Amino acid sequence: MTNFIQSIHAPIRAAIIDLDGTMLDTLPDFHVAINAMRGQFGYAPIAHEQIALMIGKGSENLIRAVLALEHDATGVEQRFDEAMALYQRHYLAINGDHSLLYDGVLDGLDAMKADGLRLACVTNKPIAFATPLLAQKGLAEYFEIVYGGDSLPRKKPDPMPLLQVCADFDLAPSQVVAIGDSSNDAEAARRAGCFVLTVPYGYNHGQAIHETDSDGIVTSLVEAATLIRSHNHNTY
Ligand SMILES: O=C(O)COP(=O)(O)O
Ligand SMILES: [Mg+2]
Repeated sequence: MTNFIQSIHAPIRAAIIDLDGTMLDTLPDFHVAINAMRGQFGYAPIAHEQIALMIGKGSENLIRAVLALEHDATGVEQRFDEAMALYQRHYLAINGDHSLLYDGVLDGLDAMKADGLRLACVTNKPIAFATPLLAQKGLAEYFEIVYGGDSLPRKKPDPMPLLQVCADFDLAPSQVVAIGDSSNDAEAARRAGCFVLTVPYGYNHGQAIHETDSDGIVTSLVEAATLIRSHNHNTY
């Protein structure tokens, strides 16, 4: 964290912010939709804690992980299309109903905006889920760009969506910070050459966030905004 503040790099001009586990606690929505899908297959419901371990690498990965609780690899592939279609229908029917903003999200975004940062949201959530969810939660207006997990050929932890945002904003990756809750976000940022800050309250595949390589752990987006401001005061 000290390095981040004292870095002599160029100022940060933009932040790329993750959605699930960083701005919104969407686990309850995943829980309802996954268990509705499982019910239609005649499988017993699974717990929040189990689903939390499977979130972060997009819907395809989630559905395969859920099916793998009952099936081998061949069985998973046989049921994948039907399970995905059911899951998407159930998720869209309740999208956002059970999800809550984390503390400090709106204040943090306001502070970043006030400091002149350009903002993008990069999520592995399908864009058809992400767009209405951001609107419903009053987040859409903050972001000039939103990329979902299916917006580009590759998703996080591939650096492609982050590099695309840098290109869209005409900024070097070293002028951009990614903020996320998982090793997925950190790896994408590292590979892109962006700074990365992590939050400890989301879903990190069951791993402590301290085990993830980042430029700092922030307890909220307000703290992220403060840290970015400090970094920019120490750069030239
Ligand atoms: O849908 C997911 O798998 C997680 O999405 P995220 O990239 O917003 O954390
Ligand atoms: Mg996330």
